[in-house]
Amino acid sequence: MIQKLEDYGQQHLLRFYEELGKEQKEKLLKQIEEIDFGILSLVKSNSEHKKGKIEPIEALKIDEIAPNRVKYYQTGLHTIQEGRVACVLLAGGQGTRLGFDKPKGTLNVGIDRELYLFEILIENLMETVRATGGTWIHLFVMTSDINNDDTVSFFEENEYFGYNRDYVTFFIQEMTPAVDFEGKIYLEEKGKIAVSPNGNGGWFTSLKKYGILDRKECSGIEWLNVFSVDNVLQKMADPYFVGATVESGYPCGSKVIKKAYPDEKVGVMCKENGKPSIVEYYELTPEMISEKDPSGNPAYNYGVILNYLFRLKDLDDKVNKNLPVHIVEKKIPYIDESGTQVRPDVPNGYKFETLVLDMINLMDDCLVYEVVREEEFAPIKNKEGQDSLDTARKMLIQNGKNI
Ligand SMILES: CC(=O)N[C@H]1[C@@H](OP(=O)(O)OP(=O)(O)OC[C@H]2O[C@@H](n3ccc(=O)[nH]c3=O)[C@H](O)[C@@H]2O)O[C@H](CO)[C@@H](O)[C@@H]1O
Repeated sequence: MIQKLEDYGQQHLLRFYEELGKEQKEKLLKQIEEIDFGILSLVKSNSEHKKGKIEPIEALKIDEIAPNRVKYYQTGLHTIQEGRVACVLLAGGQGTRLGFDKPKGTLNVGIDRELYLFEILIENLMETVRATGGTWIHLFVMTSDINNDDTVSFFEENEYFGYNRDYVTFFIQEMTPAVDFEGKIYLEEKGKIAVSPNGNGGWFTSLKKYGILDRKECSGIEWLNVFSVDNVLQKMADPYFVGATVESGYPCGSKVIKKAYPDEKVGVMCKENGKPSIVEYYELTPEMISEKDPSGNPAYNYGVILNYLFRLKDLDDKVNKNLPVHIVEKKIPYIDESGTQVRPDVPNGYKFETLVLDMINLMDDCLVYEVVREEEFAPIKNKEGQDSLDTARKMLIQNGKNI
């Protein structure tokens, strides 16, 4: 192990080793053993994935969807009734911007009654279950080491909000180390490496690792609907979207909305080297933000709401190890050489993440499916202002929900 640490210039991780108790020592060594040190070379070589040629893309627009709604609905419902669609809820994130240190899904959104984010999602999924006449849909919930126990016990305490628990499976995503700007891994405590969830692109490999899709009762699944935890209007296994994607013959689909303002924090749908692709908001260039189409409207105006449908066999063929790794600047709490705790106010290093949105460009094509923002997108990201609990509550009320 010492050799391994020397090879990667990380000997400092054992700086406090002799001060540790037996159990702490073992834990630290286990952490070191599990770390994928190969990822660290990305910092030194600055070899972060570079995008190809980016161009605007057209969507299947709301008014183009309208004449085919009945057809899409029937195809979608039929596909779901046959057990060919499962849902993947991405709930491994940390909710840092919201300043809420429990799992985001346990946030109470109600005003006159208790109504939790997880509960809203389950209620929305139940709508589809009812529409199918009672076909339960598998729901796979991705958590992380940080929030798994709290998430599972929350579902248990609330009796799965009336959902059939046999159809709910939790799985834990992997963690990656946090490093300083030189690529040296931070210690969070004397015997603990600073790690964080490996980004929401980790879902497919973690799902596979758990063998969930290999279970007999999952053998009919052909499509996976992947979505985020924080959108109170999130529609899951939406028959219209499922039907439109199946009918399109494409291996995946992505729900998009028209962006509300140029710097809205949503990934932007575009073409990369001629194929559908998404540029995450923090990687948008000023040119992409300001570019106009021939009629003077923003050229890159379709934002993703993080609701994707993937055909399983294409994921199997294409994803594996091909996802690019994003190096993201973050504020990382750590202990310095003297063993003192430091909580930085400004970014002091990098975390490594893979992103679900990068899976779109790995697929051969994608249905870009426009939805009505007011009916499908009300995320809770911030404490106040835009995309906050307040704005989400307003949108729920506007949609006739009793909260
Ligand atoms: C990378 C990504 O998809 N970004 C999307 C995300 O931005 P946003 O910045 O909100 O992305 P977040 O990192 O907060 O995470 C989105 C979702 O992924 C989950 N998560 C995140 C990190 C992780 O390691 N594990 C994990 O499960 C979170 O719990 C959440 O459900 O939502 C926006 C819509 O609201 C989209 O326009 C963005 O393109």
